[in-house]
Amino acid sequence: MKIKTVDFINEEMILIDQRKLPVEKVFFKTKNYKEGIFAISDMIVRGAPAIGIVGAYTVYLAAKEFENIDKNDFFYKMNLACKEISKARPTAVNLMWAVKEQKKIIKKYENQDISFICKKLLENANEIKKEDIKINKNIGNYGNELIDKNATILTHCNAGALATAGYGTAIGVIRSAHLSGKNIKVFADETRPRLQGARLTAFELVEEGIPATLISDSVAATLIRDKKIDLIVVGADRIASNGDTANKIGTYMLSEIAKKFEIPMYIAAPISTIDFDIKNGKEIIIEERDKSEITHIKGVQIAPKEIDVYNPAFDVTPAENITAIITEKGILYPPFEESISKLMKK
Ligand SMILES: CSC[C@@H](O)[C@@H](O)C(=O)COP(=O)(O)O
Repeated sequence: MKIKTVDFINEEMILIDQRKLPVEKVFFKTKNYKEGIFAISDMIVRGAPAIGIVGAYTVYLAAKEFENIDKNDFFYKMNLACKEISKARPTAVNLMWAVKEQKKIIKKYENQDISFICKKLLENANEIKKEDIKINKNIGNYGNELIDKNATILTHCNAGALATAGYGTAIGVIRSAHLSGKNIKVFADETRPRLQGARLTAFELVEEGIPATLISDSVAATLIRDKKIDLIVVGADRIASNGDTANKIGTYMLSEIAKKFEIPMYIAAPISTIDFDIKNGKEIIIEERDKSEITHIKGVQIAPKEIDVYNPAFDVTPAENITAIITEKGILYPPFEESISKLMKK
């Protein structure tokens, strides 16, 4: 993709404002860690790996802000800042993972000057970003093995370059299949209520020249029943040790339809999306977002103000509905308890 999701130049974090794409290409720039948190919580940046990367840079911005204070105060304030950053969004484990990686750096260099710790935090954030692109390309290559040369693929939400440092996970698989010369076609769900499919996935597919059709979410079942879809590939926000997977709301419904009509349901995600600390999906915190995401479209009210709204941003697809999980280290098949625990030992 031509536009970079996250950049860090001259002490400044630069994000393409994903709330405004594809109509406006506006950049959000900040040197301030509270604004880094805002960028994540307000979804200027979104997508599990991308918010991990921004989380890592935000830890660095916090450290820079506290660079000139007493060392004990620095550790105290950094501890609070890391907690705050981890909580910017609750479901995608990549955010907590990236903050933990930065905390390891603080611990490792605790006896050094604060300026040295800051330098190491920036290096580590840059490394997490660089590594993410390699990871996505590996996911793409493994996933491509599962795609027939004339496949029609359904995807939900945006698990593309915009949700990562570049290339994408689920869209990475699609991109790899396309770039390898396969004659694939894609159906992209618009993905209510934030429309990541319509605004972001459609934008990426058009830019890459991949034949794609945008549909409203409720069309998917009809297409699958009518044998117009060969497989589904989506990303993930958190995968439990047994393979239960949290992803954008609507993924679970797709997985049930995929099971009923016997088409493969693939999850494409980096290993940093696996939460080895939780046994199953019941332990995943599902973010609930503001009611205005449902009652309003682009700021225009469409529902009565008085109506109660339930607006979970994610759902959990049970492991039994998942055909395989595509990671950068290979494809995991059920039983996922076994394949995931083997991966942990690698
Ligand atoms: C590679 S991104 C995978 C997931 O993070 C993606 O599918 C998703 O659900 C994103 O949700 P969002 O609310 O836009 O952050």
